[in-house]
Amino acid sequence: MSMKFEKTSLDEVWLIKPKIFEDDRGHFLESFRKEIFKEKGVEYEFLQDNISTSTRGTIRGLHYQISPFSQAKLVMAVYGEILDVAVDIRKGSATFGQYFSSILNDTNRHMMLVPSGFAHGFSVLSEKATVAYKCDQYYNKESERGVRWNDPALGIDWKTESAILSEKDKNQPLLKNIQEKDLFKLT
Ligand SMILES: Cc1cn([C@H]2C[C@H](O)[C@@H](COP(=O)(O)OP(=O)(O)O[C@H]3O[C@@H](C)C(=O)[C@@H](O)[C@H]3O)O2)c(=O)[nH]c1=O
Repeated sequence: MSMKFEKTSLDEVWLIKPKIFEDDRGHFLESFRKEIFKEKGVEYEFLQDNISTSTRGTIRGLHYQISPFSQAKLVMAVYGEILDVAVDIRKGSATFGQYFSSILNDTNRHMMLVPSGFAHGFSVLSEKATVAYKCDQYYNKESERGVRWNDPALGIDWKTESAILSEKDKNQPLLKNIQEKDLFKLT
């Protein structure tokens, strides 16, 4: 098995730990293998790959797209270190409003699978970090939504002293002010 799938405190959010092969040159790993994800019942057809680079103290998020452009994301830090965060925003879920966070870096090579129904964000803990993620739906500007990174109802510990944010992210709504039509429903 070239990667280990670990359940998290949030149903459907997975922490994936690839097998790392080290030698004198450095290391090698398989970062995605469709058949292994399928064995775990995690079947996505990824349509878009994204890369962003950010400086220490940057927080990107919390972001999601609403239906029919909702996205599952497979996230990894190809360079540097981030705290990756997923928040359950599925109305009717036992863990609605709860978050799971984990450190992803270029040494542990851990990945987070953030399914549709969750808002996603990360903070940058190293001088610079390059994050790459696969998405199973295309970017659609009109479907973009967000939740405020420092919403007290979420109480996320971003493990950073500063918060470098986009203008958009400074003004995201609190979870309690988001209309039901702009969230997900657990059926
Ligand atoms: C996300 C995205 C942005 N863009 C453009 C829009 C904008 O001009 C520029 C920067 O976009 P943003 O400020 O939204 O980038 P960013 O804040 O990095 O947004 C990303 O944050 C992380 C946490 C996620 O989970 C992603 O899904 C995505 O929302 O790139 C695309 O063309 N395609 C895309 O898929």
